[in-house]
Amino acid sequence: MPRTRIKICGLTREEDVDAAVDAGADALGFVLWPGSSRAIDPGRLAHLAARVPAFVTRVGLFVDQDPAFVERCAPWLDLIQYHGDEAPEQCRRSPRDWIKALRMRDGLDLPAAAEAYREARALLLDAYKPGVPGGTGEVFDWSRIPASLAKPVILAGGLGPHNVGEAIRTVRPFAVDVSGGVERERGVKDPAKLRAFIHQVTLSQDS
Ligand SMILES: O=C(O)c1ccccc1NCC(=O)[C@H](O)[C@H](O)COP(=O)(O)O
Repeated sequence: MPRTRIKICGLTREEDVDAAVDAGADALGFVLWPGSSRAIDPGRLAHLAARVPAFVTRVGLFVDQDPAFVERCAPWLDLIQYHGDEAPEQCRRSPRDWIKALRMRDGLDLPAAAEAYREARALLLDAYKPGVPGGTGEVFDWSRIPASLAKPVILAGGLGPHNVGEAIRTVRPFAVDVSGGVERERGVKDPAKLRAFIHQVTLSQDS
C-alpha cells in the first residue's frame, strides 16, 4: 500500500510547527479564516511559514473569502485549501495549486463533485455539521466514500491516535488530516498526541 500522507491542521504556534515537522508530518495547515478559534493573520502566517523546511507542504485554509485576501497570503503557501462553498470557477482562479474540502452532508454526490472540481490536487472529505465549516472533531460515515474516486482523498473529521489506523485500513485514503485529535486545547497541539497519531499511521501501513 502506498504511504499515507499526513496533514496536521490548525497550527498557530512556533513550537507546534516544529513538533509537527519533527514528528514527520507531510503537510501543515494554517487557518486564515478569521471565524476560527485557530485563525492566524497573514503576518503570523509569514512568521510560521518561514520555519517550515523544504519538502513539507504549507497549506492555507480559507472559507468563502475574498480572492484578494487569498492572493495576499499566497507567497507563504504551497497549496490552498478551499473549505467553504467556493464554486469550481473561483477555485480555478486560485493563485496556487489547490484542494477542495467537501463536507459530507446528506445527498452529496461525490463522483459529481470530483468531476466539478477536477482541477483540484485532491479532495478533503470532512464531517458535516450545520453552521460549522470545519474542525468539528466529528467523524462521518466512511462507508459513504466510494472505493474509487477520480481524485485522491484526504480523510478528515474526528481523527486521532485512537481511530486513524482503522480509518486508513477502511478507506485507504491518499492522506489523513487532523486538528482537534492532536490538541491539548483549541489551537494548541500536544506533541505526544502528534507523535502517537503519526506512529499509528505508520503502523497501519504494514497491516
Ligand atoms: O479548524 C478550524 O477551526 C476550521 C475552521 C473552519 C474551516 C475548517 C477548519 N478546519 C479544517 C480542517 O482541515 C480540520 O483539520 C478538519 O476539519 C478536521 O478537524 P478535526 O475534526 O478537528 O480533526
